[in-house]
Amino acid sequence: MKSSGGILIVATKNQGKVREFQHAFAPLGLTVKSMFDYPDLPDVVEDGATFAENALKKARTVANALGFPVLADDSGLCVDALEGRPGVYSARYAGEDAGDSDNNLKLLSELEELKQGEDTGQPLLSTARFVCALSLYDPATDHELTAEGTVEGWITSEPAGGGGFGYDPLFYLSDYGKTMAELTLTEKQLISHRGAALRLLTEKLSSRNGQL
Ligand SMILES: O=c1nc[nH]c2c1ncn2[C@H]1C[C@H](O)[C@@H](COP(=O)(O)OP(=O)(O)OP(=O)(O)O)O1
Ligand SMILES: [Mg+2]
Repeated sequence: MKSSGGILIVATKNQGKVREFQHAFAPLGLTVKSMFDYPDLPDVVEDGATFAENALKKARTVANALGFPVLADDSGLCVDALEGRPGVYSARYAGEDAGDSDNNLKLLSELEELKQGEDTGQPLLSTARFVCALSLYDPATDHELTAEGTVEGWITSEPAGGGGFGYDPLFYLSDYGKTMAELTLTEKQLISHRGAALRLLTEKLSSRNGQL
């Protein structure tokens, strides 16, 4: 595989993801670059039906534009009481230009509405899972490798924690008695959907002797 020389390009415009990938790859001596470092890249329309389709589309579009292998992440939150929504629409749940806090507010209001005013005094509103699909694509060979990871938890009506990004303050991990936003980067990597997907991708790559 043509190497970009100690640099790993991740096709993302999400600073929270960039931080997590930097933390994961720094011990391997890799510097992570993102779409913020390449301002002229084309926008990727995330219109796939699955996380894996979207991850591959992001990796392929950016890799073809740059001429280097690229990693991409498509991820989201699937809430059982909402029959799996917002799913692949997680980033634009509250609208095209929605930010994390808009999306979190919309999630809480939709779940509170489902309870139809009944107050159970119970902060845990629904079971849920985070899903992450990672795709690595090499434009020189047209080869790709995709891996998916998940983590199970609960949506809490009591947001907590200042770490992480996205829905992390609302994602309660009952085994830890904390939300995802209360974990350090190292702890999050150990249990998160992204950490699980990264470990699987690394295993797949090493079983192919590093050959994509
Ligand atoms: O670990 C996570 N902790 C909390 N929330 C998370 C996580 N992982 C994904 N999420 C949420 C954020 C966003 O609402 C959506 C991802 O959408 P997704 O399109 O993959 O990412 P994005 O648009 O923010 O950046 P980009 O597409 O440039 O990589 O799921
Ligand atoms: Mg996106």
